[in-house]
Amino acid sequence: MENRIVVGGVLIHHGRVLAARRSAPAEVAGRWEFPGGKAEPGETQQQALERELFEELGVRARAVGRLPGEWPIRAGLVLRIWSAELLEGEPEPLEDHSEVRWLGPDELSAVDWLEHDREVLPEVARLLAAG
Ligand SMILES: Nc1nc2c([nH]c(=O)n2[C@H]2C[C@H](O)[C@@H](COP(=O)(O)OP(=O)(O)OP(=O)(O)O)O2)c(=O)[nH]1
Repeated sequence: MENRIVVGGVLIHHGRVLAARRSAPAEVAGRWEFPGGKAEPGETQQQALERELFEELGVRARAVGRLPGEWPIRAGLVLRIWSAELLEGEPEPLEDHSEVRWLGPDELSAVDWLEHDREVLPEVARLLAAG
């Protein structure tokens, strides 16, 4: 069976990146991630990310480009990370998260990231530095 893809979004706005604190399931609750979710059959990764960011945070965003890397989450599920830009709205933890925070370049290590997400931080720092 083909792997199902989870798309996480490095949402950047005014030089900061959005971190979201998961509220469920129990094994990851309280940890911070790049918000996103599973791509539905027939959906591109960009469409999946834009849909998930609207459902979970209430914002309109545009997926910009995929970051290098791919991380197995569990059998049949792999995580890919995309950068995204905020088009409209202020992110709120509507679904799946208990809190959201904008982090500047000096704050990237200030939250307890999920392991895979932590590996992406050097690339996120480069994106923030590049403006
Ligand atoms: N969204 C997201 N999930 C991540 C990240 N890093 C990471 O290990 N995960 C894991 C946590 C979850 O087990 C899984 C993603 O599931 P999800 O709950 O976000 O997906 P979803 O919104 O489509 O969920 P559902 O509709 O199936 O309930 O991937 C990340 O940066 N973003």
